[in-house]
Amino acid sequence: MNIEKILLHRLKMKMRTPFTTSFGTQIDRYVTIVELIDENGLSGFGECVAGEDPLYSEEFMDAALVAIKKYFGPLLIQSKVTHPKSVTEVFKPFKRNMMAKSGIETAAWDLYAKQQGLPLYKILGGDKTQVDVGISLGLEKSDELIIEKIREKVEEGYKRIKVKIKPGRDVEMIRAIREVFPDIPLMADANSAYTLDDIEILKQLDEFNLMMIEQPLGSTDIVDHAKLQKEIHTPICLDESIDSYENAKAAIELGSCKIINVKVGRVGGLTESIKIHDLAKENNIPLWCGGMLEAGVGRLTNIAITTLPNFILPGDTASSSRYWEEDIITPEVVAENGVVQVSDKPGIGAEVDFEKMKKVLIQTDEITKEDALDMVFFD
Ligand SMILES: O=C(O)CCC(=O)C1=CC=C[C@@H](O)[C@@H]1C(=O)O
Ligand SMILES: [Mg+2]
Repeated sequence: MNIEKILLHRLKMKMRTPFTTSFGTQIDRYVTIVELIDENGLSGFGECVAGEDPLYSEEFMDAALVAIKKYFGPLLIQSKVTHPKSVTEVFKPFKRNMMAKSGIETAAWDLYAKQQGLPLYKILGGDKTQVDVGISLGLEKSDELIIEKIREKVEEGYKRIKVKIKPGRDVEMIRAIREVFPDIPLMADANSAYTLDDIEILKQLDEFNLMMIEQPLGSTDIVDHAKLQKEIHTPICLDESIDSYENAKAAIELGSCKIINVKVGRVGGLTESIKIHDLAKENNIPLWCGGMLEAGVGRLTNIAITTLPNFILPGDTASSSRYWEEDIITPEVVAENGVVQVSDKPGIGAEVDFEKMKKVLIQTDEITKEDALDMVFFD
């Protein structure tokens, strides 16, 4: 793919509204955009979705940046790969660091698609020209406030509403929501806030006809989730626990979930996402694409993977304007009546707008071919 240079654009973007989960509140989103530049000056873009702090998983942005600069960037330049599907293999000797790997692996897919003059979704094997989207709403201080937010988003046409829950803000909050909206497609995400000791609370949620409950138990667990799924009717969807094809396979075999939320960053990139997609399809496990509060680049990558056939349920690829006053891409992602049109332009399907990006840029780091070729990894 002839990569000459890698730029890491570090951004600080202010969220339009703070986003609260069982583990904390996000006000500013630190984003890293990975830009791979080839010998003809063509650029491919990927987004590293690690959080500022290791709260969702063990990864965090400062560490991901070091990992890209010290290992994955130079390795990719040295590797001389001809197709992005080989990038995961190149990175394999270095363990985990999925979000760091994904930031650069997704950029390689975008660059390759642009080199071929084709849209990324077609290169990935997708065939949808539009995708259904839902919305993920953070915890609010009162039931009235969350009900008001849901009303607004239902009116905007989102095809599925996800609310966050945590101990003390669960059964009664969902009951209050269901009294006002008895029929909307509704789901709850606990971000690992419960244990099997809370089984009676989790059983009570069966009353509310939820589409699924996402990651109720430990963030790396699949064993207790299998026990829980036997005790509740609501389908369990795993998020945090699925970080590879191997543990997706183990979770399916154990019966730990009936649905999987695929996050491209969490599983190390698009190649691993496709492997999980194919496995889930064979096993009749429906998928949806989760979000990590991405800026436009990550959002477009998510839309591309959602065009694969087993992404059956609406994803978290809401409009750019749900998150940002101004996104860094032109045109921005727009969901109309809960549907996003998939762009047919080469690569991710929109331009990174450097004028807009400049307004939120903290710093750009560079990895040159010369520096990369000087580095020795395996003696
Ligand atoms: O809209 C989105 O991008 C999804 C937001 C969302 O639900 C999440 C973002 C980041 C970390 C988690 O809290 C989380 C999730 O668990 O799905
Ligand atoms: Mg989740």
